[in-house]
Formats: sequence, C-alpha cells, structure tokens
Amino acid sequence: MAVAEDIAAYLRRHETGGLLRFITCGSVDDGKSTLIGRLLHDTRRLFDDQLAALRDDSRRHGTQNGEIDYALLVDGLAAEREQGITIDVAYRYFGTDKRRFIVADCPGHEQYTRNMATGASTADLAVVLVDARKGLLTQTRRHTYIAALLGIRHVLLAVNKMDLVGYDRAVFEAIVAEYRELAAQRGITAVTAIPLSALRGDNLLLRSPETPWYDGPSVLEHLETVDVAQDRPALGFRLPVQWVNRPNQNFRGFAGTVAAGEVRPGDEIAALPSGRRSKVARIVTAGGDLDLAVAGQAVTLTLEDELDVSRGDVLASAAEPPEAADQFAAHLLWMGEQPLLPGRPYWLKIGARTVSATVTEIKHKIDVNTQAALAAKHLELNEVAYCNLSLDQPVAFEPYADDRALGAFILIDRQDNATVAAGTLDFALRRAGNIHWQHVDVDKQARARSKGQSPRCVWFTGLSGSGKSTIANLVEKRLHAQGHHTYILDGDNVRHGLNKDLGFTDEDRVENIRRVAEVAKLMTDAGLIVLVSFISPFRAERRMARELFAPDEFVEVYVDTPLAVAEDRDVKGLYAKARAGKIPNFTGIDSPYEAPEAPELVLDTVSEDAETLAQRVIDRLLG
Ligand SMILES: Nc1ncnc2c1ncn2[C@@H]1O[C@H](COP(=O)(O)OS(=O)(=O)O)[C@@H](OP(=O)(O)O)[C@H]1O
Ligand SMILES: Nc1ncnc2c1ncn2[C@@H]1O[C@H](COP(=O)(O)OP(=O)(O)O)[C@@H](O)[C@H]1O
Repeated sequence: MAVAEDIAAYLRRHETGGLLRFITCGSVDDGKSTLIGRLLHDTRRLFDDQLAALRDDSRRHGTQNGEIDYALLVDGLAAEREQGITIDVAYRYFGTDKRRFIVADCPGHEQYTRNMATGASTADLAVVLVDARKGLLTQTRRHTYIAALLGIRHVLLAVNKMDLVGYDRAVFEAIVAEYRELAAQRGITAVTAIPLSALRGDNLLLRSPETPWYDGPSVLEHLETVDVAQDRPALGFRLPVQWVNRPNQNFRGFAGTVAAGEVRPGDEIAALPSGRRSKVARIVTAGGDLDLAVAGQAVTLTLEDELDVSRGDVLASAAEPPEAADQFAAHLLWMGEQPLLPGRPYWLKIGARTVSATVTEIKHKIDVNTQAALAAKHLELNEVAYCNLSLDQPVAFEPYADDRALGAFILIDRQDNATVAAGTLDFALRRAGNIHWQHVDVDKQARARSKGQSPRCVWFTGLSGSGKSTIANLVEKRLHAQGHHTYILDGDNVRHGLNKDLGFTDEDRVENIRRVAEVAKLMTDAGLIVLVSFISPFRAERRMARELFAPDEFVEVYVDTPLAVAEDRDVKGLYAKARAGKIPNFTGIDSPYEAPEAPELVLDTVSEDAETLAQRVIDRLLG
C-alpha cells in the first residue's frame, strides 16, 4: 500500500508557491508515523482508495482498536537500495493552499542513523519528536547533532503525547528549555516548540483547547509559514557535469542539473578543477534551447571554446568559481559495518565526481550525547568524527555550510561498493597546486638500464610462519647470485625501525602496509627488485600497494599455508602464546587474514618444498 506518487509529476503540478522539505526524527514510538499519517490524512492529500486500504489495514493490523492507525500509512515502505546499503527513507508529498511539502520519514532505531543522514541532507527543517513522558533521549541528541551537521537550521520541536501528561505546561517547558540549550550548542537557534498530541490531533492543524497556556502556531501553521529561504548564501552558477554528450563531430554538450545560481547564453564560465574558461554558447533541452536555466533544471550546455571537460567536472560562474583542492578537513558519519581505518583507500563521491581518498587523520570523534571530543584511532558504525581527508586528485568543492551540492560527499567501500560514510567538507587544508613533483633527470628507466634489469615489487603475503621469509630469502639469494640488484623488506625488520611506532591493531596494520608499499615504490624507482614479506592480511591494502605500481611491475605471491600447518610449525612460539591469550590480535587466531583473490602466484608450502617454490617465483620474474 505504498503511495506511488511520482515526485517529478508532483513538482510539476505545483510549479508556483513555496516548497518545504523537512524530515521527522525521534525515537521509536515517539509518534512520528502517527504525526505524518495525520498530516497526510488531514490535509486531504490521500487518495480515496488509500484511505479504504488504510481502514482495512487498521482493522486487521492497527493498534488503535479499529480506529484508523495512521502509523500504518508510513511504516513498511519499500526500502531503496543505494550503493548496496539499505536506505530506508520514505519520502511523502502533501500540500495545502499555502505550501507544498516533501517529508522524509527516517526510522528511529540507532542503526538507522544513516537513513536519517540521507533524509537530512536535502531537508531545510527537522521535526524532532519527543515523548512528553520521556523527555530528551539519546536519539534526540544524535538526530539533532546530525541534522545540524547536515546543515539544517530550523527545528520544530514536537513535544508529543501531551495528553498522557495531562497537558502539563511545566513538563512541556522543562523539555523545551533543555532542548534549546542542546540546539544552541549545535548552532540551531530557530527552534519552535509545540505541545502536541499527534494521536488526538491537538495543536496539529488547529490550536487545541487542551493547551490554553500555549499561544504559538500549530504544527501545520508553522510548517506553512516558516521562512527557510535565508539559511544559505546565494551562490553563483554551478553545474556538476553528469555526462558529456557528443552525438557527432559537431556537437559537444555538457549535461547535468544546475546545482546553484542561473546561467544564460553568453555567460562566462570556468571549468573546475582545471580552471579553464569559456562562454556558454547554447542551453539545450529536449524542449528546445533556453535563454535561462536556474537551479534544479536539467540542461545541456555547449561552450564557445573546445575545453577539455569530463564527467565529474564542474562548470561554474567565472566571476565566483568554487575552489579546487585535494586535502580537506571534514566531518564524517561512519555507516560501515567494518570500522573506518585511516590510510585505507575508499572511493569518494562528490557532485558527479568519484576519486580515491583516504582519511589521513581522525582529529577526534564526537560523543553526540555529550558533544565531547574523544581521541580515536578508528571509527565504528554510527560514529561521527572530524577528520583530515586526502584525495588522489583535486576536486571542485564548496564548504558545506555554503553549498550542500558541492560540500557533501559519500565514501564507498572499494571491495563491495557499499556506502560507508556520509560527510561534509569544512575547508581545504592546502591548495592542491602548492606541492609539485620535482623533476629529476636520472629516471627509473635510466637506473634500471644501468642495473640491467626490470624493476619489480614481489609482494609475499600469508600467515605468520607460512614461509614468506624463508622463500623470499631463497629468491633473493639466487637473484643476487645471478647479479641482480635486490632488497628484502621484511615485516619483522621494518617494525624495528621505520614502523617501530606501530602495533597489530587493524589501523596500525593498515599504516604499516601503506608505509612499506611507499618504500617499495621508492625502491623500484631506484631500479631494484624488491621482495616484500609482510603478513599484509587485508585485501584493501594489498590492492592499494598494487595500484602504486605499473601493471606488470607488481607480483603478488600468496604463500598459502593452512593455519593448522603454520601453527604446527610455530617457528617463533608465537601461536602458542596467542592461543594462551598472551598476544592479542594475532593473525589467524583473533585477527582476520583475507586470502588474495587473484594473486600472480600461489605457493602451496604443504605439497612443495621451499627451494622448488623459490624457483617458481624466479621463473615467473625472469621467465
Ligand atoms: N599480533 C600479531 N599478529 C601477527 N604477527 C605478529 C603479532 N605480534 C607479533 N607478530 C610478529 O610480527 C610479524 C608480522 O608483522 P607484519 O608487519 O608482517 O604484519 S602485518 O603485515 O602488519 O599484519 C610476524 O612475523 P612473521 O611470522 O614473519 O609473519 C610475527 O612474528
Ligand atoms: N615449503 C615450505 N616453504 C617455506 N617454508 C617452509 C616450507 N616447509 C616448511 N617450512 C618452514 O616453515 C617456516 C616458515 O617460517 P618463516 O619463513 O619465518 O615464515 P613467515 O615469514 O611467513 O612468518 C620455516 O621454519 C620453514 O623452514
């Protein structure tokens, strides 16, 4: 019984008049669904057949003794799948003579924080429901924090279930006072508090005689009249390029939705991040050329000059273009099941651009209940943090406070494409252009030529005791004997020096591998054959290492030894200690090992001896 109303059609029908996007949030059972159900019902935007279905459902499933159960209207809506994560936000549309509304209803459970973030990112106002009997809860604080983080500046505090506290003014005022303090800390000063009984309809559409002491607006009155227009500064023209439309030699158009401002033929524009300039030649749409396009319109622009603009670039007013940068301070809401590990590469999607990015530092995480800043090495599901981000190429951006379109981003896991974080950019840490590559005359090819070899990174991965060091050592001895220039980077050794500060937590292992991969890259630049022998238990970091090298330069060797065999060998007595609980986070025991999926070589140390396996590596390298 989902309401199948198409948003585009809805918007077309109401082309004039104001539109308010809002979210409702609160804890489970605070009465959100009832509130929205009633708003939809009482503003008569319901279709008759839906009403009939609702009556029917209420009789069968309702909790209101056969009366209409408004909660059924909004519960149980189809989940949307976005990037492999279930975003369970129900968008509903309704309207009155004064205004149209799009409401995002976000489930209240803690694990649904990400849904709320999705809904909040396009909303101008949040209706925060509080149960008058319970007062502010953890969820109230969390949702207020996220609403503020995602740029919401207006809150309607709906103190619901007032009927259950005898419409007691003192109860209402105590909750409001506490909430105002919380909101002010988050920079939300526009709080309108309304005593409510969503179930009975008190102060919902009309003011209720039950609360003679309350002289503010009803919920609907407030929604109809609240002014959110001044919340953000007016921006110049911006259009993130969704695709380059080139049907033939003579036409090259840049298609996308105008994210801010307006554009006319003849306007001077800058393409970001390159900064190259041109003028708009035509604004093309399916319905013919336009003289003007404004925010929200999907158009194709052609330019007077041949600029190299690709998908993900941003066309912007040349007078006030956004900045381009590759290092940022940003807020992150972590939504991944696996923790966020600094140094691990994720995809970052901003506007229409997707680039590779790592969190270089978690400045602090934020306890959303107390607003306290806490030290953190990694982030767990639903945690919020202030971080530094590093991208592998510059992107056009705007601080989120100024522009949601170019200030918000998501992080995507590179293995399974799930959305793992939502974030808002604060400011650029430095201009991308300030650090350049220094040219050197003697390059890698020259160094490799003088050594008479092709540089390689041979990456051995496997459990402790699998045989990495033994085989790498044999390979090096033979290569050396043949006159090759080699070097072994071994976990145990590097951890005595360069990586002395790192232990065996997931985040330390990520950093361990990141540093070693960079060192191995420098060594191959120097023309060497580098043998890297680290457990390197995570696919993501081995992939990161691989991406530092040319395709034929990186040889991943999986030293495949079952845990039972490695444990049986127990060369250093570490497995025994780990089993006795004396070494925490031991790979294979209480820390995972992710076997390679497509290594260049798999060495089975059970069926073949070390000498034979070493020769297999050499054959692969030199053969
Ligand atoms: N908790 C725990 N887990 C795994 N290994 C441990 C641990 N504590 C110490 N050691 C010893 O450290 C060596 C592994 O270091 P690496 O740098 O290769 O590990 S990793 O790649 O960062 O996972 C590893 O060496 P190898 O046996 O040569 O693999 C161990 O000797
Ligand atoms: N086929 C094999 N290949 C490599 N090592 C083997 C093999 N069979 C037995 N071993 C033994 O297993 C142990 C592997 O230890 P090591 O090379 O230090 O492993 P790692 O570096 O992976 O921790 C050594 O004692 C080695 O002699």
